[in-house]
Amino acid sequence: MDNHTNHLDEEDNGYIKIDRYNEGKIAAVAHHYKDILGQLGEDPNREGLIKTPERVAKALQYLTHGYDLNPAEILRSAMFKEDYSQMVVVKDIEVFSMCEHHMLPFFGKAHIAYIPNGHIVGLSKIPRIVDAFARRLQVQERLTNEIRDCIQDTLMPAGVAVVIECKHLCMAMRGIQKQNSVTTTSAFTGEFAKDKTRAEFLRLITANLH
Ligand SMILES: Nc1nc2c(ncn2[C@@H]2O[C@H](COP(=O)(O)OP(=O)(O)OP(=O)(O)O)[C@@H](O)[C@H]2O)c(=O)[nH]1
Ligand SMILES: [Zn+2]
Repeated sequence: MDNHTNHLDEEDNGYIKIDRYNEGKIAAVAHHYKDILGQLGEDPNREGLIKTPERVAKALQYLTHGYDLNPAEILRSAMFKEDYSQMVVVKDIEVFSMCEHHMLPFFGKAHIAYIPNGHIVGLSKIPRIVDAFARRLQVQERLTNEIRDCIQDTLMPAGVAVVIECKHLCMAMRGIQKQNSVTTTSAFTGEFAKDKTRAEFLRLITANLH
């Protein structure tokens, strides 16, 4: 966090106000993008492109704003002592991230479960930490492990399960150009090492209960 403290205003509970842009950084990134437009054979001064470098800079800052979030702090801000020890599953959480190799989007869904061990967490905090890790330059495997580790190390539940399924635009609109391939990654701790517990989680995320 230290090298980002000037980036955006931080609040006490790990959140930042993402509507406030760091003007110095936006100007610097925009300057490079004006150059890039020229390198791509465009006229950066034509009407439609005048504001494009600044728009791209703001978009990129938004798409990577996870660097300015503290996911563990987000979880800690809503942990409650509770005597509930059944699996809690939050499924179909939208994921939007950017692959670190091509800086192209990958997107899909995350399904997350934990088994409480004295504490539960505010439900909205699970998708919040997904965003905090996804809104960075990522690979899907690391994203999966970071979410698992954050929940395990902060909430210290009896087990955590994370399954993420995503389409990668770097595989769809360029390169191998496969439009329909979906990549699934998973990470488990504790109780989810047991076949029976893991099977229940997989059944719950594939069941059509609603
Ligand atoms: N494991 C993993 N690989 C990813 C992810 N996102 C993109 N990639 C891959 O990163 C790899 C980078 O490989 P390189 O050979 O260096 O890059 P490239 O020449 O652009 O490769 P192609 O995409 O095959 O054209 C590619 O195989 C991508 O499909 C991810 O989240 N996880
Ligand atoms: Zn890629």
